[in-house]
Amino acid sequence: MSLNATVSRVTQRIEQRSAELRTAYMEKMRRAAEEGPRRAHLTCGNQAHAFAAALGDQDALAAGRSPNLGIVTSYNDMLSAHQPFESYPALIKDAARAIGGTAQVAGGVPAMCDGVTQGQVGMELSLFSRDVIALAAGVALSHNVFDSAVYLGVCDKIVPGLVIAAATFGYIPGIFLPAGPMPSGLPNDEKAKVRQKFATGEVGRDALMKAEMASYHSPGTCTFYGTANSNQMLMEFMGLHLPGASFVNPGTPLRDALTVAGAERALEITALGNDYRPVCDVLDEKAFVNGIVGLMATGGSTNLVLHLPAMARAAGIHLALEDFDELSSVTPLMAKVYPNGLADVNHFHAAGGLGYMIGELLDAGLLHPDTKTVAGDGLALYAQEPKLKDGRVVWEPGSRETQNDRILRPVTDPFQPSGGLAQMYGNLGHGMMKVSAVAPERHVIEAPARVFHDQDSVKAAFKAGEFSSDTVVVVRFQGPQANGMPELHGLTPTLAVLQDRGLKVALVTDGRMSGASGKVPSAIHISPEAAAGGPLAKVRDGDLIRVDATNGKIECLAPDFDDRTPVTADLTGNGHGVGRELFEVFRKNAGIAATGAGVVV
Ligand SMILES: O=C(O)C(=O)C[C@H](O)[C@H](O)COP(=O)(O)O
Ligand code: SF4
Repeated sequence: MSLNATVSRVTQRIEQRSAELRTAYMEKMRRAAEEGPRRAHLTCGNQAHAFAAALGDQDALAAGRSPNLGIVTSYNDMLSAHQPFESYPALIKDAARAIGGTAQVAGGVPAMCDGVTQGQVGMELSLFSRDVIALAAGVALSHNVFDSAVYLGVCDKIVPGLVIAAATFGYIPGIFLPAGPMPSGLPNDEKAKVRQKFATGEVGRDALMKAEMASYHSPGTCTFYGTANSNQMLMEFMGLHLPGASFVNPGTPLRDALTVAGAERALEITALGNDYRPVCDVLDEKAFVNGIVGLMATGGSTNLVLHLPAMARAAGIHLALEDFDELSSVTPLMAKVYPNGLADVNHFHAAGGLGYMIGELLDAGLLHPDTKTVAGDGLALYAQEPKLKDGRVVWEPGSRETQNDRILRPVTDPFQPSGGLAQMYGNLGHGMMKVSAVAPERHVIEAPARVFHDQDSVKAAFKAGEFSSDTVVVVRFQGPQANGMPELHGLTPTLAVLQDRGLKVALVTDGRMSGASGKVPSAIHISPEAAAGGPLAKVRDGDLIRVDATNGKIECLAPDFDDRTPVTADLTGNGHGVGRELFEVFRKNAGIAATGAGVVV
């Protein structure tokens, strides 16, 4: 099937829009690559410092003839998804030595667990942590002794931050190594029901704690299709993982074999070999378009609409929201994974997973087939799946039939004809909604506004029984400049209870939601934000608000709305506590949500 006309047109528009930035970026990468192997430019003293602790590898490193692999790791015990990385460096070093190379941990990057900080003050550092991760990875790679790198990261801001760094150091090859999802526990929808019962007082904290720990119960990525697992999808559609690496559970022989294979492949594709694959060649316009198609086809996280523009700019590419809109309009929703459905990513993987989807979308002409990936040339490689043979990974053709059509469907018979994310525009600015997780009859909500300046006030109003009729809950001053644009996912149980009571409810905010948020229609990322004088700051209690994801509109219907003066809020309280003091420079310099709310890119 020839390439879809819209996919082709959007790609050409991105290439034209990015021509100047991309040309300058690629020239920088070419010059850096021309300088040759990194270590050759360091003094003996520099090198001796770099190799001093590398007992057993010092001679090989000093000889400079074999490739040296930099490991950038986001290991910590806070994220269940990153805890498995504790054992990776030793595995990678042994794999490197076994093929005549070397590997060193270049440095670590911070990783915030949005589940630990959800609803807490710490969440106000979350989005900015993406850029901190890019900076920290830059510090690691600036030692300049590496011929390629492996990036150990999975979760929400970590993969985007690492991709920003990998693109900045795009003259060296890079492979992303995942940890894989934890085995399935208490189903996500059952956990959500217990939360709603806790919100109404039907169950106590002990029952809630039991449900939460039955859902999040061991090392590995949480099993809902949120931002972390959307990142994994992205790494396959964009060719930065090995094929089928995303959803193999941690602590299994295949998982370890994939880590070894990733290290070996990273050492094969350096400039010292004959298959040089620098990140700058992998992360081109076609790769980003393929990533956006994957986001829409899987009903992925709204957070990637923030992260992808920032990641792309680091690679010299300008993405615009219209690109997301138009690719969504031609991309069928093929997967139903929580919060879009009842299945989790383990079930999705068993039903055929990403390999099945990539094969289907390639055959339908909805993906660029001719991309350069870390595994080789052509995205068709990612329609394969990894198998374990004699302790090594071999790739075999993936399933070309869905194994469960309640989870995964063919392009010809999708769950929805278009993608999972809808953009909205109007006198309230620009926003978006994850329509794949919201019942179609709730894609258009018109109701009077109740205006709040923080999520706890919404919960207090709920507890006081103040919500007794259809309501659009406006939570403003939650944008990047106000308080770092936290996720307001903690409101989901409260608003879901109101919805289940039969009320028409919607959330409108300049903040974010989690990729795990669903069910309640939420118009998020409203830009420009209230703290920058954006139109949300003009909304008053009682104003009629229309949220229309079907026609892409977000409006306040108050007749005098345009003539109003935006209100301001005292945001000084956001400047201290739980490290917020350190992030004033981020709040002052953050870009707008529509371009990724970046600080470093
Ligand atoms: O996918 C994302 O964007 C997320 O941020 C997921 C968060 O980690 C949630 O907070 C975890 O889900 P809950 O246990 O419902 O809080
Ligand atoms: S998926 Fe979210 S909650 Fe789970 S480990 Fe990652 S950041 Fe934490």
